[in-house]
Amino acid sequence: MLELDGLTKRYGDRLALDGVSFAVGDGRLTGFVGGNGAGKTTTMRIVLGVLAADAGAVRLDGRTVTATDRRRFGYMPEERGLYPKMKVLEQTVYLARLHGWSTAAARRNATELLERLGLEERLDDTVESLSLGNQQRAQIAAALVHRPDLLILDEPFSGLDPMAVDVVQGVLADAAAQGAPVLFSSHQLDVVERICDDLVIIADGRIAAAGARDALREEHGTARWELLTGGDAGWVRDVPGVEVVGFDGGWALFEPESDASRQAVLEEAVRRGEVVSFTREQTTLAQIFKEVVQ
Ligand SMILES: Nc1ncnc2c1ncn2[C@@H]1O[C@H](COP(=O)(O)OP(=O)(O)OP(=O)(O)O)[C@@H](O)[C@H]1O
Repeated sequence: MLELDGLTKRYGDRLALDGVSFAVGDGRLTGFVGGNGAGKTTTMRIVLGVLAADAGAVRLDGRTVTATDRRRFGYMPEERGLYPKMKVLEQTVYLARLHGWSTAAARRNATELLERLGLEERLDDTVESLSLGNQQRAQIAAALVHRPDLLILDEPFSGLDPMAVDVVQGVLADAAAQGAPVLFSSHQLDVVERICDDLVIIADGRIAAAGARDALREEHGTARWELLTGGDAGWVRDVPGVEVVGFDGGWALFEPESDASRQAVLEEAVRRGEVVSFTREQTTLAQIFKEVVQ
């Protein structure tokens, strides 16, 4: 488990991180979200050791992270760092070799990963000749080719089409399934919401919320319910103890004042005919984000 404990960082007068603490569990895909300038990149750079914190600690499995531990980390930086004129496969193999892999094993890993990421026809092309989305895939291969024990990725999904998002998600989920803690930042809340196990929300250098995605959804959930029927759902307004907050034909969004009034809506819907669905309103990450960041 990776633990960040009370990280503080100043750039001159600007307090970029103010006591940032959270954990990234083994095998957990952890989404790191926050507005522009909230402190995500600064936090990741401190974990990687490319930036020193003014205070606080980074621990791996209970002890302070060392340079040797960091050699086993995989990092995809915000400023993409591949050599533009080097060929995709050659470069990926080279990076694995730097981490001590034999040429044959590095080549095997690199080829397998690049193929998985959909770059099998671009192996001998230079990085600069690739589209931005394909450069992004190559960058992800570069972060993963040495089979790291832990992954830190700054915006791995930016610029990817929906198919590529799914492929990259699969690659990261596999790394997590091997037991690696995976921390990735993203502004694409819908993507984060779909794929992460855990969530960390940062605002102005402070952690605004952190925990399992489903627990956060539950914690920030509304008390609203949605009914979808085959007919007109206007009658819901007349059910005692129910406030209708949204209505459109057969659909009604309502807030019951008790379990009994909620149940009364369902019973009446069943009595009247076809119930298509009856569910508690799902809280989105965007809603949680707005709530905790304000
Ligand atoms: N080298 C630097 N010198 C001065 N201030 C900096 C430096 N790097 C970052 N900052 C400031 O620190 C704060 C946090 O920046 P950081 O890049 O960590 O945010 P972020 O969450 O990654 O933002 P974004 O989503 O826009 O990439 C911002 O106010 C930023 O302007």
